[in-house]
Amino acid sequence: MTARFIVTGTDTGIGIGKTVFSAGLAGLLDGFYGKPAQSGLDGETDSEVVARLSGLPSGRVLPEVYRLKTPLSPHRSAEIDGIAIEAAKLSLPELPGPLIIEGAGGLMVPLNRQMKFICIVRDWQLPVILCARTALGTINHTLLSLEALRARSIPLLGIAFIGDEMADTQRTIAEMGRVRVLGRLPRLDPLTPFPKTCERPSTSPTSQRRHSEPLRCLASLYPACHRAGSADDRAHRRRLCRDARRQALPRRDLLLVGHHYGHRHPKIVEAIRHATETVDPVIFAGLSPAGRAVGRSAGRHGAAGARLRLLLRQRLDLGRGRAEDGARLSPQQWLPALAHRRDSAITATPSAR
Ligand SMILES: Nc1ncnc2c1ncn2[C@@H]1O[C@H](COP(=O)(O)OP(=O)(O)OP(=O)(O)O)[C@@H](O)[C@H]1O
Ligand SMILES: C[C@H](N)[C@@H](CCCCCC(=O)O)NC(=O)O
Ligand SMILES: [Mg+2]
Repeated sequence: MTARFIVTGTDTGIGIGKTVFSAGLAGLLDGFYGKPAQSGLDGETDSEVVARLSGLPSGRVLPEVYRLKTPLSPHRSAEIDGIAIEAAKLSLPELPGPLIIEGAGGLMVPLNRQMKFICIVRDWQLPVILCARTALGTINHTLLSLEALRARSIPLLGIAFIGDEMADTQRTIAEMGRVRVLGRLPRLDPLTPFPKTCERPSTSPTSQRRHSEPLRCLASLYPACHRAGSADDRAHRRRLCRDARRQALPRRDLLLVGHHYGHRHPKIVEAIRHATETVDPVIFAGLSPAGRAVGRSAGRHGAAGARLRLLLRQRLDLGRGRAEDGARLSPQQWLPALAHRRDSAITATPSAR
């Protein structure tokens, strides 16, 4: 199976540029492009723009599953056309090359009255590239979109900025959003087709200088995209999928060690150790010296260590709010439960659905 990516954005239309970016990326990867639901058929559709700008041979731009006439949110546009958008029809094709899938608008856009685009993205479990403009207002939109992705354990490849350089804005998003920046596509004037890539772009800064400006910006995506298609990342996605399913289970199947179980009293360390051996999954939801002590010692003991490291990795994907929810319980409440009951659970809120 080759790499597949979701290109989404913090918003729609002018100022984001998901379609322009997707054209560059699909061309760069010599891949395929698909827009499952297109709302608005006057003028060029997104697929037609990609066909024009990407330089890809015909046949690499897939037909849209839903072509809706009115340029509105897809759920409304579908209603106007008398069509119901169904999740089952939005399955992903297996193709002989990388596939870029573009969503309509942002993550929370409804596809029908029950289902948002992000629900489909969560089911697909493909790495997301979040396009964010660099102009004023983007910090808020981008951090909110990141929270929504993380709350659902959706794998994120990184952010692609679009627009003129705004150094502090980009840095603030990278730092506060704890997110990898893949690159920045500037405003291209004129907006002409991306240059054809006869060979793969180099990632070395010296060779990159030989690339034209748009290609240079996209070149930084190239290694990240290739890693995302590798076996490692597929295994990571499978784990995320499994963990997301488990988080949705009833409370007693999940232990959440909150960030305030922090002091390293031997009894607390022992209780956490005991719990991690009997309850699976355990999520360390905050910086806990006690949790770290357990993690370190388990790391020296084979299989348990591997499990714990995985769980510690998941900690990074949890939003702060949920860590705090878990931490509302005091050690007095949960220590006795841990000490005496197999499969006891100290609670977390179920993952966002
Ligand atoms: N990098 C860019 N350089 C120049 N113009 C751009 C760039 N990105 C976007 N634009 C302009 O903004 C318009 C909207 O961009 P685009 O269609 O890519 O947005 P979108 O995020 O895909 O919107 P939608 O949610 O409707 O799919 C483009 O038609 C183009 O005129
Ligand atoms: C009409 C737009 N261009 C776009 C749909 C954007 C929906 C935005 C809904 C919203 O957030 O209010 N359609 C599309 O990408 O096919
Ligand atoms: Mg678009």
